[in-house]
Amino acid sequence: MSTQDLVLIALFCAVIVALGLLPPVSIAVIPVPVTLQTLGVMLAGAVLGPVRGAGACALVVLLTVLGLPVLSGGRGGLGVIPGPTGGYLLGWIPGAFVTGWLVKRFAVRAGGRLTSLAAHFAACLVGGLLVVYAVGVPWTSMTTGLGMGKAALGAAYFAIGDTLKAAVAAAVAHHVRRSYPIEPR
Ligand SMILES: O=C(O)CCCC[C@@H]1SC[C@@H]2NC(=O)N[C@@H]21
Repeated sequence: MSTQDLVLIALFCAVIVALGLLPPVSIAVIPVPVTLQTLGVMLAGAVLGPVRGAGACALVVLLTVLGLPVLSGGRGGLGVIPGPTGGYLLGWIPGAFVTGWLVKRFAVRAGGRLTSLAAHFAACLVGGLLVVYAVGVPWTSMTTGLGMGKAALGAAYFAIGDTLKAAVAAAVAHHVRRSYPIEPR
């Protein structure tokens, strides 16, 4: 891993934390907020690729468990993990990894110069929604005692906003890559 890799990981960790400055929005169904931080998770995977994207998210998780107020609403601490949002937070790591892997495999050719917007969008949907929800939904169900149906209904609420975030992340990654080819790694 190079110094540039570490700088990019730290930069996208900072982007995710900065997006947490926007206040979380509560939904009625489950005690998990809508947050813009998922946009940063998809951006990290789509722009940086699997290893560095997952690294940026892992750094956010590390700062969280160390007690720093890096999550939306200024939250942090080890207690987040066994709580209702803990699965979603941990799911950001494989979510960014899968987003980046799909971008690397299907969206980018010729060292980053040829890139597909549609493939970036599909990668963000699969990694940023499906993978994150696959960890988050059962975790919320187990930690709250709510049934899987209710936990999944919460995710259905998130899916509307997260699809828009996937579109934004895909457009940004696609355009960044055209003007400044970063090979996904
Ligand atoms: O702040 C936390 O403790 C983690 C928040 C997790 C929020 C999840 S991530 C996927 C889904 N989309 C959202 O906007 N919110 C939830």
